[in-house]
Amino acid sequence: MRLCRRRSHSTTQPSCHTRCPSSCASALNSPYEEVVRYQRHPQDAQRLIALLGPYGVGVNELRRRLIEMNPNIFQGPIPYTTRAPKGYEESGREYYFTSREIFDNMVYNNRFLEYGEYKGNLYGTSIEAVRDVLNSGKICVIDIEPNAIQAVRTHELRAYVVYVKPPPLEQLRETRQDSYLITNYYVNRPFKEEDFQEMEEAARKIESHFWQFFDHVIVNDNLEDSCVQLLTAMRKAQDEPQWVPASWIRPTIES
Ligand SMILES: Nc1ncnc2c1ncn2[C@@H]1O[C@H](COP(=O)(O)OP(=O)(O)OP(=O)(O)O)[C@@H](O)[C@H]1O
Repeated sequence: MRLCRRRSHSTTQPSCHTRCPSSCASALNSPYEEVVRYQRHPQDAQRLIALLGPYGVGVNELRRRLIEMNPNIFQGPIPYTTRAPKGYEESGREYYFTSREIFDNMVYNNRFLEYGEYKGNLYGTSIEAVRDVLNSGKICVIDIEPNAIQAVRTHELRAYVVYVKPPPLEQLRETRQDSYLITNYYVNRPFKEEDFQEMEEAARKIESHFWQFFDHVIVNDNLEDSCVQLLTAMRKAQDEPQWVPASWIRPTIES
């Protein structure tokens, strides 16, 4: 999905699509939303955790570390793909391998939160795969495009949205000195000054459009500190009362 999204941004052809429920456009355009205080009941499913941020800020690094350090608590959904499995891959483990026909059918039936095309193959995160993780009792952690926020802010998924924000430029340069950026071509390369500028610009745009939907913001300066902050936020999301859209508690047809 990450590479599909990058391609979307580097070409004029959209190759990454997000599900947009009927309430999506109105929620984005409306400055107000009725909210209520919500305390998750221990018997309720865990809330979905959705991480987002500008490219290269560290969303996947944080998500990966969170899951690797606590595999019994956190898990990502298994994505679908139309590409052929590699020798060591098994359907239902790394991916659900499926035909293009079935994938198209799933798109038609609105079963993906996000899907996109990369090098001629389709990739997607299905709502069922997220549901499977939540039903297993684990906390499902996904990374999303900002445009997918409305698709996860639903009565069922009750996403807790964490925005990963870049630190000021000076700290970005300092902390990313030895880090590598994943590019479209499977080649990792050191960060350049223009990457930092682009990250800042993207962050400004995301914040101006979506700030009202963020439940928590992490400034990803020192990586270890950010991991600790993320873990603390995860506990709060599940165990402490949070403001949520009133429609989640009194669901309507649209939610
Ligand atoms: N706080 C940090 N300090 C130093 N390096 C970091 C920090 N956070 C992330 N990185 C490094 O920056 C690089 C990009 O991070 P990551 O791949 O997680 O970005 P991303 O936000 O998921 O973007 P993309 O989806 O485009 O890859 C990785 O090499 C990662 O290890």
